[in-house]
Amino acid sequence: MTITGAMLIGAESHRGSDGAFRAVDPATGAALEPAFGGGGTAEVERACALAWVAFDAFRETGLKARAAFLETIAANILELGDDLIVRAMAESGLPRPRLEGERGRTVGQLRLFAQTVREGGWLEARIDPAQPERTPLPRSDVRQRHIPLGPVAVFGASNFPLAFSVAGGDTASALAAGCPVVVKGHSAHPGTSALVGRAIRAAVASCGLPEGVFSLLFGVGNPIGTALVSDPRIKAVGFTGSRGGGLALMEAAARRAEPIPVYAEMSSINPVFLMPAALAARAEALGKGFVASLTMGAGQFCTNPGILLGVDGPDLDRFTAAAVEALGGSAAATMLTPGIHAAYDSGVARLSGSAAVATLARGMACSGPNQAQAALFGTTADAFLAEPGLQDEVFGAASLLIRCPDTAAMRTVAERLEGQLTATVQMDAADGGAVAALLPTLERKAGRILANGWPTGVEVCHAMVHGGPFPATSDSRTTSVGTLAIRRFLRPVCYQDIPAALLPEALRDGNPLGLWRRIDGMPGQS
Ligand SMILES: NC(=O)c1ccc[n+]([C@@H]2O[C@H](COP(=O)([O-])OP(=O)(O)OC[C@H]3O[C@@H](n4cnc5c(N)ncnc54)[C@H](O)[C@@H]3O)[C@@H](O)[C@H]2O)c1
Ligand SMILES: O=CCCC(=O)C(=O)O
Repeated sequence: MTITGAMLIGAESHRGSDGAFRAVDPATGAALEPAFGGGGTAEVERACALAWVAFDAFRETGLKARAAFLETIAANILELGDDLIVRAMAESGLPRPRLEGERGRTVGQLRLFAQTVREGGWLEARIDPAQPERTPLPRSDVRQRHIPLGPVAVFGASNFPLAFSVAGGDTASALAAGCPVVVKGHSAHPGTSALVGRAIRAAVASCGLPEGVFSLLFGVGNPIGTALVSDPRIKAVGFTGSRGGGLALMEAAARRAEPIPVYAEMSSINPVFLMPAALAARAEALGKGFVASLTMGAGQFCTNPGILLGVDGPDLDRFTAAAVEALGGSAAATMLTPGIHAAYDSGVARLSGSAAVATLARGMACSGPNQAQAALFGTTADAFLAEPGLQDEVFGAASLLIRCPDTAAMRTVAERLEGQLTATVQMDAADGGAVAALLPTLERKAGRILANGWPTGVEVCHAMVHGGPFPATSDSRTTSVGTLAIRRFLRPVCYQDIPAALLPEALRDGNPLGLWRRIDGMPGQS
């Protein structure tokens, strides 16, 4: 399939005239064809107008029809075949197996949302039947369902060009909720974005949906993203990227005459707590496992283990020796973009330049452009507590080992951490008491708590939480991965004494959709 450099605005392919840009192959530094025309306010205006026109029809599509739409997108993405993988490899520097796996995750995610839509529990239908005889006052007939918020702006993430980009979790969950989507594609992978965008557009057409259900915009610099978030027809935002970018979009959303929710996933250093009995039992295996998680995908995972905490002593020394050996043998890896590579190098320079930090190990030397050497640093709990900047995220394969005098000091450090996507404990049975004491802190700090695993590699499932307190995300009440992500784009509406013929199907007597509903507080299928 030829990539033309055009945006997709509803059914139309439109070449922007507000500047031009090309993707760069980070492995060679070469610019890739074709040039993409950047969009501006005119394109934002057109995409949002179409999305608004599409909204009322799209939000009332039947559950089966909407599920079939999501499944058609999945099938169309698979039909792109190797063209998609080859282009994504060239634009991201990520290897084939990783991208094939990510395509599987993307397609699986769309299919999981299709199942969720069909099952209908997300409508959260509730019926409190009228009680005309109640004294002293009768009760009205009160019913509730959830409806979609309206058109959603989605910002494709650089680090997952498929699973967190044009047809990623934000788009899948917004479409599942019944929200049209306008994507601002990431400039690092415009060709990949265009291919996936065309798969979605074809699904919109073949499923007979209004063209404005999906648009894909590109742009040079920040103005297009700000314009999109500021458009009054956009009612929510999904974002994965930098803390600065997420904060800027939150500010733009708050400045609107009608402020809207921004679901931004931004910055996390994902602490790993190496508990004493676990270290005593398997320090070497933990050291190797840690380095495998740290260096996966050149460390460009928001779940990357960026700090480790352990009690100072011989077992932590054994862990450190194993990690130093594994990291020293890890090959340098190509990062996603020259900008991300430069940010990594400056983060590593900041850590290695700190008087409170020792460099414990560096990975193998670089042999090509935009490659990064993994890095392991060490410090003490006291130094970490004294220098708040040591908890700033270094996006890439760099981590900081904090030596603590005892498990109480590990808890003290945990209390000082910012909000996190994940917190991991490596523990054995004898660590149970210390972990029990740590857990309340971890629950306050993180969206997901793991035992004896590594934080990278998020399962897309019903119980997943990929979220957490600020700055991990802008809204800790939700998740951007897993089926609960649909909730971000819904709101409850209550229908009081509305005549039966005017009620939405989900709330009608006799339960024509066969939904799980709560009648007078009791769950069931009536
Ligand atoms: N934690 C994570 O999951 C994660 C993921 C990717 C990148 N990052 C961090 O972000 C850095 C830059 O990478 P990136 O390009 O992927 O992220 P980014 O935040 O710079 O950009 C993401 C998207 O947001 C838009 N954007 C950014 N700032 C904006 C602003 N002020 N106004 C309007 N739109 C704006 C960009 O155009 C892009 O489409 C990395 O070096 C890394 O530190 C973090
Ligand atoms: O980069 C953010 C997402 C990380 C993820 O999905 C994973 O670890 O699998």
